[in-house]
Amino acid sequence: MTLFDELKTAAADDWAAYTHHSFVQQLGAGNLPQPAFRHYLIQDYLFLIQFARAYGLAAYKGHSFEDLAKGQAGLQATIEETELHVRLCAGWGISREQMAATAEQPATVAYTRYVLDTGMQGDLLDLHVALSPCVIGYAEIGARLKPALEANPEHPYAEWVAEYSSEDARRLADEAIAYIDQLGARYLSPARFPRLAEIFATATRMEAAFWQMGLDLAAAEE
Ligand SMILES: Cc1ncc(CO)c(N)n1
Repeated sequence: MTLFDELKTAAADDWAAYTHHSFVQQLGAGNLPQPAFRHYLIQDYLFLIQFARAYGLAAYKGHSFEDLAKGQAGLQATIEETELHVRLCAGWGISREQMAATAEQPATVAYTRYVLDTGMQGDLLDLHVALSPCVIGYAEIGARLKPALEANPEHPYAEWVAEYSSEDARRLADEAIAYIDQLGARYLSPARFPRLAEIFATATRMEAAFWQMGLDLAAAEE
């Protein structure tokens, strides 16, 4: 069992609430109201700025060129991920500048600053565990939603599902899983597991809150 699987098993209920959140179910079914998706996507753009910083922090905390390269690769992938956000928002007439000027929601601030603070306080293992529900969870969700895409060529969220079910997304997730194992071999002692499990469960709950924010912002406009 990988360390990631151990963490996921320890946080099974939180993981299910995140990956099977009502936002995700509606997204997959194609009946998620567009305002909910739009609010989510703009907040996610702001989220990714902070996540890119967290990968920069991971590079800073590195001890070898391999660690530095992992941080750099995460930062690079995060910057590239925003092309999806910019493209989809452009389709609705929302510019990059408008996205950047949008106020961060509490759920966005809470999740991103939690990850950054955890990384500042802890070591590379703490930081990569805090980052892991993001990259690995989205690849898991993408893989699960992919068949819905094949069943419906007109799927309204096809581009989003395609992004997170891509081979690139799977590869990044597999690399994150392997790297966490590697960091575990370097730093983990049995006494540390409860703290790591707490970080993982907290970040996972923040992911669920992030989906909920999309639904709540759309509901508040009705
Ligand atoms: C909130 C959130 N979690 C994970 C990902 C995947 O990178 C994302 N873009 N946004």
